[in-house]
Amino acid sequence: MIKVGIVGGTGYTGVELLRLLANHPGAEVVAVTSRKEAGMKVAEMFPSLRGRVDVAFTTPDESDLKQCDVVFFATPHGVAMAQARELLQAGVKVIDLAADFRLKDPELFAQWYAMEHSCTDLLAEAVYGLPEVNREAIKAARLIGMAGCYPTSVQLGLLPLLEGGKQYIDSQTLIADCKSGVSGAGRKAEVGTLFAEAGDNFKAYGVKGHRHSPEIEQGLSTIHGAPVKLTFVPHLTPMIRGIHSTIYARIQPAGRDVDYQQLFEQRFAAEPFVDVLPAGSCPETRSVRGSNTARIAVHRPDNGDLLIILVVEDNLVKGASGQAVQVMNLMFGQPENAGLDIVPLLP
Ligand SMILES: NC(=O)C1=CN([C@@H]2O[C@H](COP(=O)(O)OP(=O)(O)OC[C@H]3O[C@@H](n4cnc5c(N)ncnc54)[C@H](OP(=O)(O)O)[C@@H]3O)[C@@H](O)[C@H]2O)C=CC1
Ligand SMILES: CC(=O)N[C@@H](CCC(=O)OP(=O)(O)O)C(=O)O
Repeated sequence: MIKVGIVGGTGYTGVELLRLLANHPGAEVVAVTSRKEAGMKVAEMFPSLRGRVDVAFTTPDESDLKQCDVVFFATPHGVAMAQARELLQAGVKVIDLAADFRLKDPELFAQWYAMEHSCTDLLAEAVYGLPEVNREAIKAARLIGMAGCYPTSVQLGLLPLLEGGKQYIDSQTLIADCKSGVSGAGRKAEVGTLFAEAGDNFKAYGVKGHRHSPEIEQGLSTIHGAPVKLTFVPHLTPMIRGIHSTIYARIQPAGRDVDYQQLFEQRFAAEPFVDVLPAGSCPETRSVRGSNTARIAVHRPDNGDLLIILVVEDNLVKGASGQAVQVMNLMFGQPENAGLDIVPLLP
């Protein structure tokens, strides 16, 4: 059994890890932390876990965490980088759901996250947690910076078009128009995610710049092997879970004769958590609710020069905790879908 610790067990991604791991045949949660709720039984706070999770929240004390084989940080940015080194030295693998180990350039991190990076020597070692891109490196890693929620959807949508230096599309004029449910903002109280503010409403945010832009560009540039430029505009929608990304790409001369439906189907045929829909489809966020699957459709209106890629995922599952469990499975030689064989919830 893999002994698991979760720092930040009262947040949305933390409780989603608890839900998924409760069904995992090869992992057992032995430590869950919360500074505010230390001492309270997990199932008292989350009755959906009664009979499934029998531990209490503890303070984020390293002595408990050092007993684990792996520790997930489901915490705000900046927490994991303060504790990662000690845990790694104790032989514990670390999976950070925040952004501490995503950006390779510490100056870029300081610019977008308004804090200095306190653990720059570990940045080179950290592996980016996106299995469809980095599966082999993840298997060998001891420190993972999980891909962000929007970045997962955008990188999956563009992967078949850019990887290996393909010149099918213009890599300098990409546009990702993305929408997220309010759970993407976390469980803490904020006016913008109050029911009366976010319900029956729809708005863009971060148009001047969002911290996911440098992450997506870094990821896509690595995939492509050359710098990629992308305009990213996130929106808040009155849903609880779900991300819908609409991605626009201009076809280049080298891409005029490509069968894009076939390209996407072939690229993802062996991927357990990416489903390419039949030609002409429009994926719905509710078709992935609660599951680790991303569904993708690729459109080329009037056989013209514009490609439109639609990607849906559950931000808390493929966009966060489910993908983190997928990564843990790879790191510990478990079946990749262990604990993740979930039929999405309808309605
Ligand atoms: N929500 C989403 O869709 C996604 C979130 N993420 C990332 O995952 C991380 C967690 O997000 P989310 O679950 O939404 O956040 P929440 O705000 O819902 O939860 C944060 C958790 O962290 C704990 N915490 C806060 N500060 C500290 C600290 N200094 N030290 C230790 N624990 C702390 C909180 O508990 P307590 O204060 O009691 O200790 C709480 O359990 C974030 O970095 C986020 O960017 C990534 C992908 C998607
Ligand atoms: C709706 C909403 O507010 N979404 C968050 C992104 C979700 C998140 O927590 O970001 P990471 O994936 O980088 O961890 C935001 O835009 O800041």
